[in-house]
Amino acid sequence: MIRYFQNRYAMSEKGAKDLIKSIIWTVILEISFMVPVVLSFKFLDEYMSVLLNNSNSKDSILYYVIMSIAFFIVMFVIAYFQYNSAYTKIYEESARTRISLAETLRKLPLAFFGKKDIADLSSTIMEDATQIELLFSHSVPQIYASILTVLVMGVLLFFYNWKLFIAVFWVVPVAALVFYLSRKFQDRVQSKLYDVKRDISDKIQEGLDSAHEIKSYNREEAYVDNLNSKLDNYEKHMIKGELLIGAFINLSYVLLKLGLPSVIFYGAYLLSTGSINIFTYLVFLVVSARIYNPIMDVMNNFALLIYLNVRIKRMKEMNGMPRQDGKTQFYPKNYDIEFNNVDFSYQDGVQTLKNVSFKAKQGEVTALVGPSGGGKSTLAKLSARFWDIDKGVITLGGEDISKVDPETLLNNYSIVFQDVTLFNSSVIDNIRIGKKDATDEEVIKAAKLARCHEFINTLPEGYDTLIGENGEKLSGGERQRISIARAMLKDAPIILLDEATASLDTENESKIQNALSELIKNKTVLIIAHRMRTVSGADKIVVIKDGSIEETGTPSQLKEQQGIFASMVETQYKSS
Ligand SMILES: Nc1ncnc2c1ncn2[C@@H]1O[C@H](COP(=O)(O)OP(=O)(O)OP(=O)(O)O)[C@@H](O)[C@H]1O
Repeated sequence: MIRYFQNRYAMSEKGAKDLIKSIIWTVILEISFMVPVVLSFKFLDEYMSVLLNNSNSKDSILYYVIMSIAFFIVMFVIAYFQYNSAYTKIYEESARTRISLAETLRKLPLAFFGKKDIADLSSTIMEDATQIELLFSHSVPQIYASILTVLVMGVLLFFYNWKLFIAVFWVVPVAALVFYLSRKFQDRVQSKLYDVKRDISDKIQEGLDSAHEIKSYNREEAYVDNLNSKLDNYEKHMIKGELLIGAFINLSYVLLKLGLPSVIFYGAYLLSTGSINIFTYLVFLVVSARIYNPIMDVMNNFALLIYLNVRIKRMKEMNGMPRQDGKTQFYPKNYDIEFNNVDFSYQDGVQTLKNVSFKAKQGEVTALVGPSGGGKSTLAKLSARFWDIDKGVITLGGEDISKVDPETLLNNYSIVFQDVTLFNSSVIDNIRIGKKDATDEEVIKAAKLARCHEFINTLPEGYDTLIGENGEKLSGGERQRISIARAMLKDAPIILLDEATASLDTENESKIQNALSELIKNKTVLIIAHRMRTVSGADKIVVIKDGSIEETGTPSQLKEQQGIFASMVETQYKSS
């Protein structure tokens, strides 16, 4: 039972146990609501007989008053436990779910966090988890409890009078059948609606991320038109979904309501033939006026359960994403990076890297060159386990990096990529990301080495200046130098550089080249560069084209070979 709930609703063991408790308390509460009706009947029955027999029995009334007070207290206690189990415990479970999702996020491959996925992931953690929390506190225990209550009442009524039991309950399977038939259909509608909604979140996120581009290319109108059409589509699906689900629910309600006239007419008939007495007739009338409410509750909440299914499916999907684990103690004997017959693809069927083998030695600069889209960045990212590969092995100091915890592994890397991410905080904090416990002096030293110090001093508040969302107040070259300063500060044994000096002017570039040559001494350096001047001092060149390695060797060897590298060098010198 606990396992069932765990699997069904992607819950922890504690969460499943709490849910079961909550259901039991809700059943007790529902049944306890019926007790006052029974008590009133009993009271009326006895009181009437007192009146009819003309006997004077005040004790009897006192007895009922005491019973009522006692029962009131019992109901209060039951309601307290029910509330506690349905709300407090469910919120605790919800907190656990969020923590576990966040933990999954921490373990996802780094490169997983593409723009699209961020909107999707944050909506799963915040929105989906909130919806699930609401459904679990308000609806799920209620549904199970209502089903159990109706079952218990059904059994009692069946043994009381089976003929009237049929009059009360014949409508239930008919209404349930309508629901069952519509279920698959509703599932599809909800799934579609959810996809359309995610599509809109992605579009909005994309708009926020590329606001500059949209404005500078005059694409605002096109963007808004596109978003509007997506919103219209959402509205269309929403209305269609609501109308259809509403129609099914109402049809089931109407069918259920036929139960009451059945009891009235059939009961009256049985009464007239003397098969039942007036008391039985009244009991069934009262019960049939009440019993359809929990059944309607179930039906009402059933649509919500379908909605919940879609969200839980998404949650399970996220839990099932490829987590990256590994050992947290990692002391390689050296920092050579080696690729052995590596295959990799971002999507099934599109192979990005094919049978790649090469070695980037410690103390050497290995330059990755080749035509755009050939796979250079992918290769650099794989060397830091941004993704896990499909075939082959990548080693660091002879150890397979797929067996090492990504966070532990990354301690050994300083990465300077083209797309620098800066945070809306001070310059000093942005550089300190390289080494959290660095002193101000260390930060300034790194900034000087990366040729940042001069421009930082010209900012209004120097190192304490806030640099805006993703460093919008800085130029491209300044942003890149900040990211180089971070790498300098981190001073890790492996350096990954992706066109690190691309947006620098010649003067700054040569200054940074000098600083970089200091930084990379005795380190493993993997550099991606389009400009041949940048790689002429490399120890080794690896030429990648269409995901395969075409040439490897020293710059002079490759120039002699007269292959791709030689022609790239020639083309660039001609054009410059
Ligand atoms: N996150 C991703 N998801 C799917 N495909 C990707 C992803 N990143 C890159 N690709 C694809 O993988 C191939 C190699 O891309 P990669 O960025 O590694 O090439 P590159 O040689 O570094 O190119 P460039 O010199 O233009 O930066 C390209 O076809 C690219 O479209």
